[in-house]
Amino acid sequence: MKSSELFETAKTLIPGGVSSPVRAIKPYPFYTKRAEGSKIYTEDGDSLIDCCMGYGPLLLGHAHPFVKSAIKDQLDNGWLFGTPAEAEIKLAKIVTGDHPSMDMCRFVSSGSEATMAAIRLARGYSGKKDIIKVEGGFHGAHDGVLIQAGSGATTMGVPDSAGVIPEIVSHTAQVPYNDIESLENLLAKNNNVAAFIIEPVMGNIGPILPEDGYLKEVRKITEENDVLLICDEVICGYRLGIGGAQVKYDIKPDITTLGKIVGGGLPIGVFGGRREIMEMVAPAGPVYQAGTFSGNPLTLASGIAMLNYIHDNSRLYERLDGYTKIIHESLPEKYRDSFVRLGSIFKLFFREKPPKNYVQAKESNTEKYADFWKKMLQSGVFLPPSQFETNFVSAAHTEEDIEYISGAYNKCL
Ligand SMILES: Cc1ncc(COP(=O)(O)O)c(C=O)c1O
Ligand SMILES: NCC(=O)CCC(=O)O
Repeated sequence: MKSSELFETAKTLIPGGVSSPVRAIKPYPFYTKRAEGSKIYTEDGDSLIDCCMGYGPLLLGHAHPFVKSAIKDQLDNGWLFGTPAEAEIKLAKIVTGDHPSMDMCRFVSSGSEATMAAIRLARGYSGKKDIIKVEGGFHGAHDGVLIQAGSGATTMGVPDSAGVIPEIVSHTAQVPYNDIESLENLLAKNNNVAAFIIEPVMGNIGPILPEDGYLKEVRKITEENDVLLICDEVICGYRLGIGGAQVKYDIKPDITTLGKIVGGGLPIGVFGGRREIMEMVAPAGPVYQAGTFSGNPLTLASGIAMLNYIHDNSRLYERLDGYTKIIHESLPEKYRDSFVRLGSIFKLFFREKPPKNYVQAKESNTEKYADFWKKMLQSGVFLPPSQFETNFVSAAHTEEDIEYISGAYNKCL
């Protein structure tokens, strides 16, 4: 069946016809039949070079043979035990080994679950009630962080969701990204702050990079004010390199959240940190956290394969950085200044300069982006449909793909 027909039926069964709002492309989304390497093959018979990559997890591309083989091997041994399995120790060893700030970690099934648990843990550990987040930061779709939230919430115009009780978000304060003074001022007025949660490199209002020294200042100020620092590295983790943003920018958060790449493409979330904090988590301590599918064997197998592959082929990060450099340098000159890239992440903003924060990101011309996005799709390149989502390249992209993507940017701009 064609995508348009599938969507007509989907709308009668699933709200908005989609399982996540970011997929709601107008007039209808294309339906994917199969995906392999850098390509998506649609129900309409099209083949597309994918720069969305499952919104980030697919660092090695779709259906990577090494990860696939690990998943297949696990399938033969069962895919849900409801008991501990050795694989979770193996994955925990890799993840904690790669992040000097993490002595221990716990596996959950999504990034949302990870940040929800991390915030509860920060409150349980500190005995304080409030949290601070960054305007436009997206930490998943749970109540305490759905305030000026990025990603689909901003794209759809619902950054403050209906159904979230005001009393809950009254405990969530906000500061602009790249603005130390606002953070200092807020902390000077409030000594009931349990944690500051931040995407070290903003990824859900398009990529926005930290200004020089910003993250180190954030670490210093939070420490001085006895506020836990939660680095939400759901996108950055293993995307910016092994150890994510915290290793790249040399900061040591108290708690880290991970997801996406760590599961090799299967559902995962991770939260971890210093031993004394993590030992507050049930059953070791009084902060309750649980999940039927947490640490499920299929995800563990896929995650271990993914991370082992990355360790054995860590030069892939240089190759991917080279890819986004090629795309950047091949742009028509007038667009080069508003193109942001860091390693394998990139985005062209439809404004004069790269934004520094949420207010500036929202000044981008989203109508122009939508028009450009459509032309790119017609040219055979699938970018995330929103100005406010990050584009990704993967290790499965070939030099020919990158040449093609660069050509398409030039043609469509
Ligand atoms: C920084 C960040 N945190 C948390 C999440 C939530 O992760 P998930 O979609 O796996 O629940 C996302 C992405 O969706 C994210 O980008
Ligand atoms: N950057 C936002 C996401 O990755 C979330 C995807 C989704 O909500 O489907």
